[in-house]
Amino acid sequence: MASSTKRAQLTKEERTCKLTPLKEAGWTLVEGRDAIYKEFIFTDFNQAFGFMTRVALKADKMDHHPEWFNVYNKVQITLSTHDVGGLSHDDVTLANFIESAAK
Ligand SMILES: C[C@H](O)[C@H](O)[C@H]1CNC2=NC(N)=NC(=O)C2=N1
Repeated sequence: MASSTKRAQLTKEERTCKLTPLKEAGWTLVEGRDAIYKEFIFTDFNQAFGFMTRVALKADKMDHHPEWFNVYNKVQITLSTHDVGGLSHDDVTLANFIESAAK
């Protein structure tokens, strides 16, 4: 079933091929849970909030929402799939979108 595949936890092989490019882009594995994290710094709040708005619209379309924290020009993002208790394809898709939205 497509929906259960989508929410399935990443396999070992998928972790290697899907997470490696994200780690190279600055994402790190969170200690103590199956999640990824990255901090983004923008020039000011306007840039940071514009970025957050683009991510929010995509996240809601995907029904897959980030855990995030913003102060002024800083946005800290943690991604994990609560429904499966760990990383899924949705986290990879959203992380890749976030990378393009931050540019
Ligand atoms: C009911 C709703 O579809 C689910 O709770 C969605 C909403 N957004 C979500 N976001 C994230 N990050 N993980 C989820 O498992 C998740 N599930």
